[in-house]
Amino acid sequence: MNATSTPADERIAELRGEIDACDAELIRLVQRRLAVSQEIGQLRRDSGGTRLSLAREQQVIARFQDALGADGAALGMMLLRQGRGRL
Ligand SMILES: O=C(O)C(=O)C[C@]1(C(=O)O)C=C[C@@H](O)C=C1
Repeated sequence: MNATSTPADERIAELRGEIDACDAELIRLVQRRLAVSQEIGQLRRDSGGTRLSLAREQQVIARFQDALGADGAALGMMLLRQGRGRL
């Protein structure tokens, strides 16, 4: 601790490091999810299927909603939109 920083300042800096690590991991996972989603979409279209799987989308949104509530459902919808584009 230097002369001007308090124990709270030190702890906040430490916790921000944890948040930065969480964010980096989330970004990596979102990028991975996007790549996987796009590959599934390409495979489905190439084999004559539909662009979307609405039943599957409902499962994904329900999982986020159950774990994280309304904001989770919104997050799930953003992730879906990232992979398949806007409806
Ligand atoms: O699981 C699929 O079939 C996908 O195409 C992936 C995914 C997703 O990103 O989770 C994307 C679009 C579909 O409408 C449903 C789900």
